[in-house]
Amino acid sequence: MVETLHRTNQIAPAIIDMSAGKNPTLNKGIDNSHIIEMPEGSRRKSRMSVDGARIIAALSPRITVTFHNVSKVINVPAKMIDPSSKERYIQRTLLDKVSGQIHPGQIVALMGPSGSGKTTLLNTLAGRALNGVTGDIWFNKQRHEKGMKRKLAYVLQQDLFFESLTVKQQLTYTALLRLSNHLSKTDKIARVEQIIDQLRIRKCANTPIMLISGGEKKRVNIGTELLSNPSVIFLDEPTSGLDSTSAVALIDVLRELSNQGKTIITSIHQPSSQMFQSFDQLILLADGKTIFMGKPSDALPYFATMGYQSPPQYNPADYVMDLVNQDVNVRENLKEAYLRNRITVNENKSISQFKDQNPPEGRKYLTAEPSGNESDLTNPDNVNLISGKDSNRWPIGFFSQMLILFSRSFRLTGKTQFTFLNFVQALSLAVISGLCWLQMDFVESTIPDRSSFIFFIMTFWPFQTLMMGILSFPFERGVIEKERASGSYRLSAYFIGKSLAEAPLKLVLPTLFLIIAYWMARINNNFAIFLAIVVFQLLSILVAESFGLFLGATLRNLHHAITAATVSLISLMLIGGFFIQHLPHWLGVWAKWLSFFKYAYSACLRLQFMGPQIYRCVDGSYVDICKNNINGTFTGDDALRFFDSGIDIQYNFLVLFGMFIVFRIGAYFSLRFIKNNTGRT
Ligand SMILES: Nc1ncnc2c1ncn2[C@@H]1O[C@H](COP(=O)(O)OP(=O)(O)OP(=O)(O)O)[C@@H](O)[C@H]1O
Repeated sequence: MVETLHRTNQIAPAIIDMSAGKNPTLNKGIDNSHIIEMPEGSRRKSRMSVDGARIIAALSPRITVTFHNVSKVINVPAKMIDPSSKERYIQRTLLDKVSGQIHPGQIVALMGPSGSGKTTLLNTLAGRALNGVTGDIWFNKQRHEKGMKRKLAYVLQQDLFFESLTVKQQLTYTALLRLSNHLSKTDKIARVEQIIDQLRIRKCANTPIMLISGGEKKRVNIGTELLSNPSVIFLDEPTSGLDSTSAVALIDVLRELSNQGKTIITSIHQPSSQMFQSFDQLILLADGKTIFMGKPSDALPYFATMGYQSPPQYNPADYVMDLVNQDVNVRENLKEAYLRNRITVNENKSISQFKDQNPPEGRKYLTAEPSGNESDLTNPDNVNLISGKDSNRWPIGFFSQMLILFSRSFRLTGKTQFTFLNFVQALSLAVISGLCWLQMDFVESTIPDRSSFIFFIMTFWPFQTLMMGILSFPFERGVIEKERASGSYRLSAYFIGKSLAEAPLKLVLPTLFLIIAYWMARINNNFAIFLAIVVFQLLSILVAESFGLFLGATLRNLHHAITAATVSLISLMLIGGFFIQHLPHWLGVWAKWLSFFKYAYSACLRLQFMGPQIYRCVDGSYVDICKNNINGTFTGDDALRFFDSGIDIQYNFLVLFGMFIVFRIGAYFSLRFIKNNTGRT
């Protein structure tokens, strides 16, 4: 087994690498599957089949990242920079001809003042936000392609998760989604166990993420990205917000990973002296330009050649940051000095041959930049990075994605829907409503009250669900975008899975409410009519939710979405004719038919007066037939004439159903095509 792994020349998965020096024990497990046992030292035995271990290992060839003259220029709306500007756009250079080479086994630190371009460089190297980017980036000898996504992990600065999931649930869902179906489910779970051990998060494995510490959260964030055993790991300020002990522990984890042959590049703020020295290479940026690239221990001697001497006993990282944070002139000096001093790989070879020819003094402290020639590119593992199985854009098929995302949404929605407070709210409102309309007699005077009961139930729950629908995507978007950026699943699989999982759960409380309130109020004794009213109530809730999802997905600013919802809800109620019987003709002709409240309300009004129920006349105020016959009776049809509504129940159902579909599809397309308008790189 060990031989096989060596022959494939891939980085072994954590379980095997962790055993470096101690041979992993090969076991024949239950069910005839070959199992590797974790070596001593891990708190729990993780078991993965030999085939599984081989597949995981093959996911991670050693990769050298080479970038040459990478620049990024964007057009910023001129008014954002200068409100009095007459121009439409101003060009802004975020990266200016940055070059470098990072080898497997190295941890490279990216430092620089805030706004110097660290995140932009990380994004660019990781193949994200490539608009306005020029220059060359190679992974071994290949350029970035979509199929390469899973070889590159990106640990974002924010730890974005569904925080009500436990650590293990988070990792398991990710493993099921991101690991290909060539691995069995058992192996995927075994991989989760490995990562839990490797990142030392066993103690919080069953704790909801919202309750774990910042350092643990960061490790879960890294663990999530490590599940697919990537070759290159980009990290954006992984230590920010951590205390020094957690930060050191995190860097130790990164060192373990680099020892496994992974290529690591991380931006970092204010590392301790010890941490600073532990990096293999330092790239220092200022205003999008390189001002130093070399060993961290060479940074101070390099700046000293220009007369910038660090005081003794000073943390070199702090000194370097103080230097680049000084006034513009110092930064300009440093930028020019780097241009004078920098060398390419080729020049470096000739310099070493002619050491005496007096090159600029700082040169010897710098790491050579690649020149952009083919000869600069190294390919330690001569494998095609997007060949064979990996060339599939998605790790698992559409239906598997949908089922997993369905299960996750079901779990998450269940947790938010079925809270004690939500039950208290639904039940108490049901009882209060029931008491208000308690046991109405079937008499003429209750006709307005019966209609207002229908109005109440057809507005209260749709209002509430619409507002929840608006919040749905804004809260999930960050996590979804992160997961999609690493090529985990199709948006359509997420959308369908979420819709199928959430809809039934969101209907439970309204149904409970209606069962109580309806029978307390005694709307119509016919059970079939009750069921039909329930169907319309639930359909109107689904339409409202779809409308909310549509607004939330289209207007990416939450305040805008809530304002739009309030305006449209009130308008739809006004033009639905609930408050005004006689709308101006030009408005009434078409506008009232836009109101989805109108369809559900009209249909339920019709339903409630259907059936053989006989009503008693009182004073003839509402029903014509009672005008001169106060002791007589009338039917539901006579009552309906009071509302002047020519209603076709099936038609109303179809229109509502159509609205449900149209708003859902609209929400999907908005989610798919409306990009983040913050324009962040
Ligand atoms: N879409 C954009 N429009 C305008 N400016 C942008 C855009 N994206 C990035 N920038 C600017 O580019 C510069 C580099 O940003 P970047 O986030 O890469 O810096 P950074 O070094 O990572 O900063 P920090 O350490 O604060 O995270 C900043 O000045 C930022 O304001």
